[in-house]
Amino acid sequence: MSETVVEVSNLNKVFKDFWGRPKAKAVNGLNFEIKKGQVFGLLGPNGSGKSTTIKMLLGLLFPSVGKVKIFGEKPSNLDVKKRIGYLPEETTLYRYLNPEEILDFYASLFKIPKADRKKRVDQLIEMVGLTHARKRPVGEFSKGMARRIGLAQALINDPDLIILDEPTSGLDPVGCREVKDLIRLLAKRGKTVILSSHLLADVEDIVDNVVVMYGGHVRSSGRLESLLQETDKHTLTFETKDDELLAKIRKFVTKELGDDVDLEHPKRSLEDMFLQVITEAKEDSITTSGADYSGKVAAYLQEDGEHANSDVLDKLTQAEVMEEVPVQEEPAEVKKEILQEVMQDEAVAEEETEEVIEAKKEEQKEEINDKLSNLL
Ligand SMILES: Nc1ncnc2c1ncn2[C@@H]1O[C@H](COP(=O)(O)OP(=O)(O)OP(=O)(O)O)[C@@H](O)[C@H]1O
Repeated sequence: MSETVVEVSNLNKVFKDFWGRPKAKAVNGLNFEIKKGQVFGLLGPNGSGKSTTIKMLLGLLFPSVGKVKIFGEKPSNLDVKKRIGYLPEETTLYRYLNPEEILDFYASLFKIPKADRKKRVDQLIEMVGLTHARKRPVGEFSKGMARRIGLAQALINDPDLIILDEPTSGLDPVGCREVKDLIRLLAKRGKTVILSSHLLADVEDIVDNVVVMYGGHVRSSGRLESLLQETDKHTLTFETKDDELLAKIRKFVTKELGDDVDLEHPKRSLEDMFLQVITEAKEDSITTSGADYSGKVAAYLQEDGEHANSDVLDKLTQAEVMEEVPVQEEPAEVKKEILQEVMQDEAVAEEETEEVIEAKKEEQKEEINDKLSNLL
C-alpha cells in the first residue's frame, strides 16, 4: 500500500470582509487523498476554488473549517515545507537576473552546497530547454520561457511533492507536451504531483486521479480513466481501403442496430498534427531563438526505488542530447546599446552602467530575501 502524501478532510474556506461578514465561500466541504507517485488534477472553471485549495495545502492560507495533512503533518511544519516545490499561477521573476542567477539564488536559499548548486542549475536549465538563453536577463523572456524558469525554480530543492498551478499556461503545444512528459517522468520517479488547470485537454493525458470543482464544491472525482469511459458505447477501429467490405459491414451493423451508426475515418488530434510539424522542422535543422528542450530529466531529481521505471530511465540515458549552442559574447558597442534599451524600458537615467545593473540585481535579491523572511 503506497504512502498517503496529502489528506484533505472537510476543507472549507470563507473569505470575509473588513467587518467579518462572509464575502466569498471559495471552498466548500472538500475531501480527497493523494498517494505517493500520483499525478492529481485539481480541475474546474475560473473561480471554482482551485488556487484557494492550493494555498491551504501550502500553508499560505488557514482553512475556515477542516484539515489538511501533508506527509502526515500540518502544512505549516518546516520539514514539510522543505519537501514541497511550488509553481504559482503567475511567474514573478526578477527581470535583471538571468536563469543561472535566479536558480543559483533559489538554490542558495535552500542551503544547497555551492558545488551541487552549479550542477543542479545546469541540469535544470537543460531540462526546461533554455540552455541557449541561460545568460539572457529574464525580463526579455516570452511568457512560455518565463514559465519554464518558474518550473525549474519549483524543482530546485528536489521536492517530494510538486504543486503546479496552471503549469501549461502560456506554453505553446510543444512546450505543453514537454511539460506534460516531464510531469509523468517525475511521477515515475516517485514524486507526487498536484496540478490545477481549467485547460482540460492540456492535462487529460497525464493525470491519474481528479477532482472537478465548481463553486467550491467537488462535482466529480475519481480515477480519470473510469470517469471518461462511456460504458454504453463502443468503437471498432480497423484498416481497410475496401469500399465493398465497408458497405457490407455498414449493412450488417445497421440491420442489427438501426440507423444510429457512425462510420468515419479516425482523426488524429490537432496536437499530434502540430507536434509532427515541429518534429519535422527540427529534423530539417531549423533553429529557434525561443525555448528548446533536451528531453532529459535533471539527474539530481532523485530516483525512487519503488517507483523507478528502468525502461524510462534507460530511454532517458540514451536520449539524444541537443548540441549546446555557444553563448555569443556581444561586442562592447552592442552591449552598451542593449543596456540602454533595458534602461529606457525602466525609465532609468542614460548614464547608468553595468554596475548599476549589478546593483539592481543585488537589490532584487535582497527584496526576495525580505519577502521570504516575512513568509517564514
Ligand atoms: N483573497 C480573497 N478575498 C476574497 N475572495 C477571494 C480571495 N481569493 C479568492 N477569492 C474568491 O474565491 C473564489 C475562488 O477563487 P480561486 O482563486 O480559488 O479560484 P480558481 O479556481 O483558482 O480560479 P482561476 O482558474 O480563475 O484561477 C472566487 O470567487 C474568488 O473571488
